[in-house]
Amino acid sequence: MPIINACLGIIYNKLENSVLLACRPEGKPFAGYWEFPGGKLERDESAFAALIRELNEELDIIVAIPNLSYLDQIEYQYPHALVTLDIILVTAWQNEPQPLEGQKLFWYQLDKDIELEPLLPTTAKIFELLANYL
Ligand SMILES: Nc1nc2c([nH]c(=O)n2[C@H]2C[C@H](O)[C@@H](COP(=O)(O)OP(=O)(O)OP(=O)(O)O)O2)c(=O)[nH]1
Repeated sequence: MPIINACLGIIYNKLENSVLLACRPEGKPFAGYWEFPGGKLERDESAFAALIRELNEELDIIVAIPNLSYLDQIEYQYPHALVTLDIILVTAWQNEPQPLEGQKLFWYQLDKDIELEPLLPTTAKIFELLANYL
């Protein structure tokens, strides 16, 4: 069974108590599902380096290491692969996030009960986990 190592950013607007979600674009597996921005680690790439690269490629934002905190790692078994996800909190960034890959973006307010569907299975799991950190 292949293993995929990926990272994702919890892009947190403390004032609004919201986190940025992205809808997976057409052409990717699970198109239309809401996820946290991020992507696969390249060979020999650290989780922080991968996240900085992915957020720049997908959202045009620039993040610096002092504004990143490593929160946790989760694993999820998909039919085709075991995915490990490094979950990284992003507390400051430069530029307004832009949907550079045609993905929809949504600032999800943590204290409001807004229905957003469908979620990747990991998105629901990560929301539960965030209650410990935010
Ligand atoms: N970005 C992201 N990926 C997630 C989440 N949950 C989850 O299981 N994944 C999985 C899906 C993929 O197997 C992997 C990341 O894949 P991706 O397709 O977004 O990565 P990528 O941009 O590097 O992909 P690619 O187009 O280069 O193939 O992590 C999540 O919340 N965010």
